[in-house]
Amino acid sequence: MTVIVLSGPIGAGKSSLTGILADYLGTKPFYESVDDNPVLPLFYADPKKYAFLLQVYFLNTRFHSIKDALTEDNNVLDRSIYEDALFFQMNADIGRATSEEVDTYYELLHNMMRELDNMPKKRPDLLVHIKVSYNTMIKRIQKRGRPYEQLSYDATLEDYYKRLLRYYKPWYKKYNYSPKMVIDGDKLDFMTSEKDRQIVLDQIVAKLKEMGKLPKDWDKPTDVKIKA
Ligand SMILES: Nc1ncnc2c1ncn2[C@@H]1O[C@H](COP(=O)(O)OP(=O)(O)OP(=O)(O)O)[C@@H](O)[C@H]1O
Ligand SMILES: Nc1nc(=O)c2ncn([C@H]3C[C@H](O)[C@@H](CO)O3)c2[nH]1
Repeated sequence: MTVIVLSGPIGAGKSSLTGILADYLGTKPFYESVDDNPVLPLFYADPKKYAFLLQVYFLNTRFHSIKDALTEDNNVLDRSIYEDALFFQMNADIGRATSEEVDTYYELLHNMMRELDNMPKKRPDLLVHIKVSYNTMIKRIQKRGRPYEQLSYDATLEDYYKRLLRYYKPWYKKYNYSPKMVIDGDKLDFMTSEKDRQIVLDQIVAKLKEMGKLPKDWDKPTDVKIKA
């Protein structure tokens, strides 16, 4: 069983690349709960009130995905559980959680992490991190068009997004649950450029081969059509 997780800030392209990669490798994609998430719009409308609830919601749905993913042979997940604390810590640092909520959240997270340690697959095999600049992130957020994520909805989101990018740097550096690699999301437009998409896929396949997770002579099955 091979488990690949994607990481990266909001709008970096994780869901898009999850679909492309799963298609290419012939595995199953697992997506973060966003459009069916009833707490996300509440959070963006009143972050202080809903930060804790949103975090618990994400932790719960992510835990479900991880358990479902473990029933499949190979799979790709569009965000790692290891990023949850990054979001929560950032929100706590800007005063959106009480000390009781912080304590409860971390206790719950550690409890869940211990559960993961008892599962047949304790860690992902590879983390693929999509790195983007602030400008790219904003362009993608606009392109996708979720109303509550737009700067026109709440001007303070500019600070929130810039802060998020700052938190991601040390997070990626410290991440050591599995081998990891970075995709340059500013340079590689894997949604509209076929050439860029192939470059990204080649980089990931090369890494999987280097790790022994794909045979050295593995080639894309001929009947696979890469969808953007
Ligand atoms: N490399 C890319 N080049 C061009 N457009 C991209 C690229 N990656 C993503 N996009 C576009 O940017 C938008 C956001 O992408 P996507 O939803 O995959 O991001 P995400 O990282 O999953 O975001 P979130 O963290 O909010 O779930 C989409 O409209 C997608 O088509
Ligand atoms: N506060 C908060 N904590 C999380 O753990 C978390 N994970 C994702 N998100 C937000 C970012 C995008 O708007 C949207 C899709 O990724 O959901 C989060 N927000």
